[in-house]
Amino acid sequence: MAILKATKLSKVFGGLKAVSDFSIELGKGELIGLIGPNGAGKTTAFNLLTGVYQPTTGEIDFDDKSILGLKPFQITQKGVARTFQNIRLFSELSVLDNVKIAYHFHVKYGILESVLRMGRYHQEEKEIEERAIKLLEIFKLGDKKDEIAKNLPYGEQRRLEIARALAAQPKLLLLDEPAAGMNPQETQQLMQMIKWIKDEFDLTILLIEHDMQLVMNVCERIYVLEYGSIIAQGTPEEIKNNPRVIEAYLGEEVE
Ligand SMILES: Nc1ncnc2c1ncn2[C@@H]1O[C@H](COP(=O)(O)OP(=O)(O)OP(=O)(O)O)[C@@H](O)[C@H]1O
Repeated sequence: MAILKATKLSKVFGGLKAVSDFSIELGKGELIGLIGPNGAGKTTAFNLLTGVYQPTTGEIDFDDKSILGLKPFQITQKGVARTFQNIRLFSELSVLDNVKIAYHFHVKYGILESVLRMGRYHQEEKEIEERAIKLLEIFKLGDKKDEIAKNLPYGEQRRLEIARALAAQPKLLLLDEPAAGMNPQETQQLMQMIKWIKDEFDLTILLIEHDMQLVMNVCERIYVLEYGSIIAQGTPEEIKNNPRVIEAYLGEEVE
């Protein structure tokens, strides 16, 4: 059963069609890759699915209900969380507070309140802190909880961004180049974590990634974008052997 279904989405910026005729269907529990050359429209597609941009045309259903026209925070509340290509943490706050804020957002009391701890929700506060620490431990950031987010090495900031996205308790997680800037060992660890959290938290995951080896190893299905349109979809094996994909994008990278 599909958790997310986007049908014939397009997005025009001025005269440029960044995304056109973009249709995608994500089954519950799938781990799916979205690949394509630079400028193919991958991030724009994420921005459409998460309400950052409104599509020029098309439909988006999440859990069988239209989410068209909803604001990003409303889509997050419905169960779609994401990370960004350029990391967007609360850079001056501690690692722990970055995750706690996302929990507070989910349980709908104010960000300011959560940061300043003025709330009357002491019990919830304690529970949220425990849950946030557990999440940080999963992402091997438990011993960094009191550090200021901006002082973490790049790879750890990326992991923190995923931990924060998970704190919103999503059903669908969209990851925009989660391994960008990581070394091969960090990337390998991250991919194991992504697989693990998918099962542990009962998630569906769609990820944009340039590292082809990684996409092929980790994803069950792959969509390929070129010039804003899906030119192929299938299993890693099918994508590897798809002549149109090889011509458009992959060349010898998948050999
Ligand atoms: N806000 C915007 N205004 C105008 N043009 C935009 C905007 N956002 C994206 N574009 C254009 O839309 C096209 C698709 O961009 P997008 O960032 O979605 O590609 P991408 O596949 O994510 O690329 P990359 O792999 O380099 O991140 C590009 O030509 C880009 O310049």
